Amino acid sequence: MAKNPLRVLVTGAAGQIGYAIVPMIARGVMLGPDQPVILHMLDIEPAAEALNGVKMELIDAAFPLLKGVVATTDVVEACKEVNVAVMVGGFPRKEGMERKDVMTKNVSIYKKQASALEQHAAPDCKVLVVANPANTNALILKEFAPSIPEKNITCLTRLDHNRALGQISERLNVHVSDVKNVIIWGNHSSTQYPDVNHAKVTTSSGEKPVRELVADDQWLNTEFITTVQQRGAAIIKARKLSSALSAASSACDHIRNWVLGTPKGTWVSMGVYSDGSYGIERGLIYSFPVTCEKGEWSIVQGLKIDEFSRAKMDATAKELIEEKALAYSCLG
Ligand SMILES: NC(=O)C1=CN([C@@H]2O[C@H](COP(=O)(O)OP(=O)(O)OC[C@H]3O[C@@H](n4cnc5c(N)ncnc54)[C@H](O)[C@@H]3O)[C@@H](O)[C@H]2O)C=CC1
Ligand SMILES: O=C([O-])CC(=O)C(=O)O
Repeated sequence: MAKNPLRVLVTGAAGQIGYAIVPMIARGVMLGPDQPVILHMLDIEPAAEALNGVKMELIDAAFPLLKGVVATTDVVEACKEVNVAVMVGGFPRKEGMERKDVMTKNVSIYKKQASALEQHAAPDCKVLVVANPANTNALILKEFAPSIPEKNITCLTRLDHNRALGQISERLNVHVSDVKNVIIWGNHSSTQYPDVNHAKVTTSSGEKPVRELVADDQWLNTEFITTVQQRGAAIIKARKLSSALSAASSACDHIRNWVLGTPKGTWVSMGVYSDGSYGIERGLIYSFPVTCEKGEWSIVQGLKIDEFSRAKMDATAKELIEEKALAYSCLG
């Protein structure tokens, strides 16, 4: 029997990531090839005409799974009964800026949109915050939408996770789908810690640790980490615009794994509400390794953390604590 359509909200839908992600959602990349969708697209008044242009293109593309399109500048109409909310709306950073430099503009958006989601979205709506500073925007959204379960509010660090897989695959000259279980700890910022200590590569003679195959701890502990941490900035420098194709694709990966599950033996990185696991202060939105089953994520427990990792995990937690204070000072 055909499934009922799910309503997917994309805020900032007239922007770059919006333009890349809506066709992916309409093609089933986010929720599966048998899941019909109704797209809700929100943007602000100055972008209303462009948003309508995106709606026209969605109609013209005649996607079989797309059962309806709502294109609006009204946040209440946009949030109505949505099952999934991908929060992209906001301002991207430019060359030379850190992601927290867009804090003032963006956190106030997330405070406002929190109540619209709380009041109008489906009760079990899954929320993914993409706009920067992603962890702190998600935290503000969570704190100003207290009735949305904390398990339902996440932020995107899957792009960093995928970047780390990509770097290992390039280095070892293996296919990216044969690399798994890297971890992004912490903030989606230049303090994030991409950790390969538990990562594996599938080879013709079984799974092998990434550290053993790379056999260059110096590279793994320095250049690999900074390349992943700085990849967003490198894309901005090259494109003069921030990552959009890869951000859209990773956002689809995040929601697909959350809703449909992670493959057995594989984890992914998600920015989630910390329950104190690995000694990370409760109540931060922090990126952890997670597995997903039946629409719920769980933090992977029991991984051995060495001194090098501990220091890096704590440094990125410290930045999140500072960002939280800064966000509240911006909100006044
Ligand atoms: N977490 C991650 O991995 C990544 C996050 N980002 C972030 O995603 C965000 C969007 O990036 P782009 O699409 O490149 O930017 P963009 O500027 O092309 O699009 C953003 C859209 O948001 C709209 N917008 C602004 N205020 C809004 C509001 N109150 N409600 C609804 N829409 C609103 C703008 O009109 C614009 O159309 C930025 O904050 C960027 O830094 C970008 C790449 C990766
Ligand atoms: O770097 C930026 O500002 C955009 C972003 O978050 C990323 O590409 O990771």
